[in-house]
Amino acid sequence: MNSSKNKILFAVNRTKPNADILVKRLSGAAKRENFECVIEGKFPPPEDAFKDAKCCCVIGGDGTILSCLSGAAKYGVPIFGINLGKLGFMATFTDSISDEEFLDMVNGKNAEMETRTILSASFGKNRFLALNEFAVKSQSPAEILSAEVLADGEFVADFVGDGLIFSTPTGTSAYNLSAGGPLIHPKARVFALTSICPHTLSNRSLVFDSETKLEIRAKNPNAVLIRDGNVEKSWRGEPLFVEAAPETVKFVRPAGHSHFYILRTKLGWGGNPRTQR
Ligand SMILES: NC(=O)c1ccc[n+]([C@@H]2O[C@H](COP(=O)([O-])OP(=O)(O)OC[C@H]3O[C@@H](n4cnc5c(N)ncnc54)[C@H](O)[C@@H]3O)[C@@H](O)[C@H]2O)c1
Ligand SMILES: Nc1ncnc2c1ncn2[C@@H]1O[C@H](COP(=O)(O)OP(=O)(O)OP(=O)(O)O)[C@@H](O)[C@H]1O
Repeated sequence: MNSSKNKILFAVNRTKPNADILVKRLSGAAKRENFECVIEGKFPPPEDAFKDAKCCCVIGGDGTILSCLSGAAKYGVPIFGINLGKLGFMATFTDSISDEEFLDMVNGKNAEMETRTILSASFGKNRFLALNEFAVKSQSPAEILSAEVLADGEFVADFVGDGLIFSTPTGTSAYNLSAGGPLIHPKARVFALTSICPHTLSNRSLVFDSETKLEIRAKNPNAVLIRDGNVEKSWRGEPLFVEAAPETVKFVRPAGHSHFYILRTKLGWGGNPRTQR
C-alpha cells in the first residue's frame, strides 16, 4: 500500500444494517491515527473519489465491490473488502475485524496485496472495464443468441445459445461457474469464454492468454452487453473487442490468505464432508 498517502476512502452500502455503525467505528479509529477519512455513500462511487486514496474500504457485498471497479482501477487504489452482504465472496474481512487489525493492515502489516486481472470491452470510442465478466445475450430471454467469435482475427467458432460469458479469473466463481465454466485461480493472467446453454452436443469453455484480443460479431440485431451484472445501454451490437486490460485491481488480504479455503467455505467447493476445514 502506498505509504505516502493518507486518505482512506470508505465505499459503504448503506442499505445494510450495521453499515453505519461499522464505518463510524473504523473511520473513528483511522482518524485518531491521523488518516483523512472520506465516506462515500453514492452508488456507484464516483471515480474521482478514489484519487489520492491509500485504499478503499468497501463495506457491503460483492455488488458493492463491483461498483468500485472503475475508480479503483483508474487510480490504482487497493480494495479492502469487509463483507456485510449475503455471500461476499470477494470480501475477505468480516465486521468482527478489530480497529487494530484494520489499521495494521491499512499500514501494510500482516497484509498481502493480491493483483487481479480485469477485462476491457471496446466498440467505437467506448471502453468499459469488468472485474467479473462481460456477457453478451439476446435482448429477449426467449430468443436464441447467435454470434461469431474471432481470436486475434482468426475464426474461433459460431456460437448459438443463450449467450456468451467472457470471464476474468475473479469472475470464474460467479456467472461463469453457473454456466459450467472452469474455476481459474485469481493469480492466473488469462480469461475464459463460456457459452450459456449452447445448442450443440459438443461445447467446452476456452481459456485465452492475456495477449489475445477477441472480436465478437453478434448476429442478433438486439443483442445486449452486460458488464458485471449491469446492462451497458450504449452498445448497439457493433463489433465488440474483449481483452485483458492493462489496468489491474488490487485486493488487501490478510497474510496467509488462501483462495482454496474461500472456495471451500463460501462456495462449498470440493472437500471431504468427513474432514471439514
Ligand atoms: N446465473 C448466475 O449465476 C448469474 C446470473 C447473473 C449474474 N450473476 C453474477 O452476478 C454478478 C453481479 O453481482 P451482484 O452482487 O451485483 O448481483 P447479485 O446481488 O444479483 O449477485 C449475484 C450473486 O453472485 C455472487 N458473486 C458476485 N461476484 C462473485 C464472484 N466473483 N465470485 C463468487 N460469487 C460472486 C454474489 O455474491 C451474489 O450472491 C455478475 O457479475 C455475475 O457474475 C450470476
Ligand atoms: N451505497 C449503496 N446505496 C444503495 N444501494 C447500494 C449501495 N451499494 C450497493 N447497493 C445495491 O445493493 C445491491 C446489493 O449489494 P451487495 O452486493 O453489496 O449485497 P448482497 O447482494 O447482500 O451481497 P452479495 O452480492 O455479496 O451476496 C447492489 O448490487 C447494489 O444494487
